[in-house]
Amino acid sequence: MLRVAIPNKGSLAETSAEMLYEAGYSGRRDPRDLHYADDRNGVEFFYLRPRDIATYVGSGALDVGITGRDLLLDSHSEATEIAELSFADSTFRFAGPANTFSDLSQLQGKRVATSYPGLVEKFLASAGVTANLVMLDGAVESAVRLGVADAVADVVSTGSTLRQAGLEIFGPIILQSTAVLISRDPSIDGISTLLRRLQGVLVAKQYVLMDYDVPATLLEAACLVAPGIESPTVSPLHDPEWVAVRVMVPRADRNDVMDKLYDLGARAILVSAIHAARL
Ligand SMILES: Nc1ncnc2c1ncn2[C@@H]1O[C@H](COP(=O)(O)OP(=O)(O)OP(=O)(O)O)[C@@H](O)[C@H]1O
Ligand SMILES: O=P(O)(O)OC[C@H]1O[C@H](OP(=O)(O)OP(=O)(O)O)[C@H](O)[C@@H]1O
Ligand SMILES: [Mg+2]
Repeated sequence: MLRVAIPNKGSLAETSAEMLYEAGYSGRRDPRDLHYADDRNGVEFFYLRPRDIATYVGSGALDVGITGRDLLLDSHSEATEIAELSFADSTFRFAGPANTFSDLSQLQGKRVATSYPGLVEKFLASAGVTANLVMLDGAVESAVRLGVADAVADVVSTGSTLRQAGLEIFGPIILQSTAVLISRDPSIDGISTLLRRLQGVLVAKQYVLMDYDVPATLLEAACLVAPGIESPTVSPLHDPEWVAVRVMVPRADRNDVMDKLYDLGARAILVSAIHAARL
């Protein structure tokens, strides 16, 4: 059985479970269960704190896991990233009271609160800055107001937590993070199937199918607007002067592509969802 670590709580947990479900795996029914065996798919799931997943997978105790890139890099794990899963996107930034810091070098000798000391230490060392790290478990943004730190280094998504705490980001981006699949040995039996299934879910989320009819004389121009992944499928229509085309289009571009195809002369442009895919 392939032994898979998945987040039991926090920002990564719900989407991880949803992606695995979409990929055809079954999972725990009780949110307090820490282990579930999906015998039909030959996979065992271990529900763990996201921060600990790099440790379990890096030690080889578990074969593969889902965690955040920031958590992986904060750990001293031997696991490496084998795929981006494109959710829980965030940036990791320094922030301080408004109009106080403008440059990283101003952190020299200052107290910086964070839950990611490994990540921050490495970044500051590479910039030649020595600061005193204050290790906190969470709600790091409150550390400045409460007087235990001069600045923070934390996960930023919308920025609203920082704003509410009266903080402003400064200095370079420490890291762009996203959910990732990690392993110490990607050649382990079963990982490639899991990866292909998860990639199928990503394709289904990120692409739509577009069908349209176009005069045969405009086919080449239409294929330039929407070239698809390999090449569009072209089928004859009863009217020999027209053809039907089917092509995959990035979901985010679908309206723009429909407008361009319509302006070009395509008609009956239809968009439908992809439920599963293997590319
Ligand atoms: N607001 C957010 N938006 C997007 N991603 C986030 C957000 N907060 C945390 N993450 C990401 O989730 C992962 C953190 O896992 P963690 O368990 O700390 O989640 P959490 O949501 O902060 O949970 P907790 O409730 O324990 O604080 C990291 O990869 C981090 O970048
Ligand atoms: O930029 P925003 O959209 O406001 O999101 C960022 C905040 O979300 C996370 O906090 P979480 O809710 O996980 O609490 P925590 O600080 O206790 O981990 C993260 O640690 C930031 O504090
Ligand atoms: Mg958190």
